[in-house]
Amino acid sequence: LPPALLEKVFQYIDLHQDEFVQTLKEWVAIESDSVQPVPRFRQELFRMMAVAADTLQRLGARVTSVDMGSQQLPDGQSLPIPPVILAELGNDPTKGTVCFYGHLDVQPADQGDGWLTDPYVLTEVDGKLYGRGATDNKGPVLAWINAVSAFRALEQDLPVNIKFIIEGMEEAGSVALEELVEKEKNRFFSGVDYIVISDNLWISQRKPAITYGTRGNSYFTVEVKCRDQDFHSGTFGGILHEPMADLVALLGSLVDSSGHILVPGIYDEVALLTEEEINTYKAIHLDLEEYRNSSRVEKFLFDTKEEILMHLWRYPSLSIHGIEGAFDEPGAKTVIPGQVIGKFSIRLVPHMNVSVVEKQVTRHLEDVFSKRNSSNKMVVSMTLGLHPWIANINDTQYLAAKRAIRTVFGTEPDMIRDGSTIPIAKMFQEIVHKSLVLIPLGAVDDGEHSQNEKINRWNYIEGTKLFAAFFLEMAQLH
Ligand SMILES: NCCCC(=O)N[C@@H](Cc1c[nH]cn1)C(=O)O
Ligand SMILES: [Zn+2]
Ligand SMILES: [Zn+2]
Repeated sequence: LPPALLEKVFQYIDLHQDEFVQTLKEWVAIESDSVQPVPRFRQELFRMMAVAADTLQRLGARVTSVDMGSQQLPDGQSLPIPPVILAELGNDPTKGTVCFYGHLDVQPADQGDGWLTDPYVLTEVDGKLYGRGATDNKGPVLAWINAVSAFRALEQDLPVNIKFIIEGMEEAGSVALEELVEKEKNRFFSGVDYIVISDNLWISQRKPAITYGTRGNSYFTVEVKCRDQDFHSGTFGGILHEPMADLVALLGSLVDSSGHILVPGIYDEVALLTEEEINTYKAIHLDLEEYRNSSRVEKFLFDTKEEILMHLWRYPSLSIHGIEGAFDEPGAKTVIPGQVIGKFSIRLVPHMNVSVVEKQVTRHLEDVFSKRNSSNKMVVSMTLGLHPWIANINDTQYLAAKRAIRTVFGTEPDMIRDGSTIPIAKMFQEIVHKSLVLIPLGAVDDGEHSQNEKINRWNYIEGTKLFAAFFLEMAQLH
């Protein structure tokens, strides 16, 4: 490494940190909510993408804003999809090319829901920068841009060619992104050597991490219908096969009280556990008591760190999310819902297969339902099938990320997986066939999707340095 150059870059980042925070403040102020399908937020999303495109252009990047067409909503309306930004900085054939994926849309946020500050006004309290999107994902996207801008401002050649793919619909399921990745496979992505995503968190407040796997997700609805109108339970209670009773039995048949999934065959393809793998969980520092207390949970299903990590990362889990059509208001309404839809999902792990899981779940629910001799109609649908992703941690960029973390934080990273799903990870692996690494910047308590989301100033600024050091390491190792 050229330590003198890195030293200069780090100094630049320290000196300009207030400007970096100010830009984050300007980006957080844009209410780029992709989840609520209303014209006002769509306009904000378009504004967000235009601001980002302009920032990248001013850095000297060649920027294309790809028109993504429109989104059909269930009520028949349609809304425009914000453009995806494809940007390129440098195309020196002697250098490696690293592509960064990020998103600039955010989850909904309303101050009335328990935010202590206005979610769209980045507010610093004790080194914590509170605001919607601060950690998910505007802060990390800006950290990458800040790192590039430091090299630019110091008139230093970028150590690697850089590409960006930045979208505005991630929180709504990355609408139409897969088609774009497929279309650009032999164009934009053809010169890419490595892909980096920074859209998850460490499992600690202070210790950095590298993520090498995520779970997938199969999302199901199970509809039970008697008729398309509710009943009075005094007039019909006692003579009906009640849809809600059927549905509760169906949902109750899915998982036992120890978290074991009861769908026959579901564990058949789960990767076998080796001693070597157990050791990777042992190496991770996780204070279970602190984790439990900060989660405000009385007791988890498992008592050891290793079991907890394995059940979050390398075993499937089944969660029941809700029931459409159920009476869920305060008060004592004496209703029998005529039609209900249960929603649940299974987090998938290597080597489970989405279509096999779909068949197993459907067969199981049909079995349970037929034993009830109900006259109602049941329809099972898998509405989302997202594959799990796992990487080879011996790839060059894992080594580069580890070395960069040592330089900036003076420690070894936790090598972690993520229990949630980053759909684009598997898409990149399957479609683009390039090595992908997840380098999270945010701390475990950042509260993505939650009230009072934040990124620590320290994580944001040291994260910017981490990306700068990563560019140099990649240049050396490529
Ligand atoms: N830490 C990154 C989390 C990203 C995230 O929340 N992803 C969603 C994606 C998804 C899965 N099923 C439906 N959407 C998640 O719930 O894992
Ligand atoms: Zn995100
Ligand atoms: Zn998110």
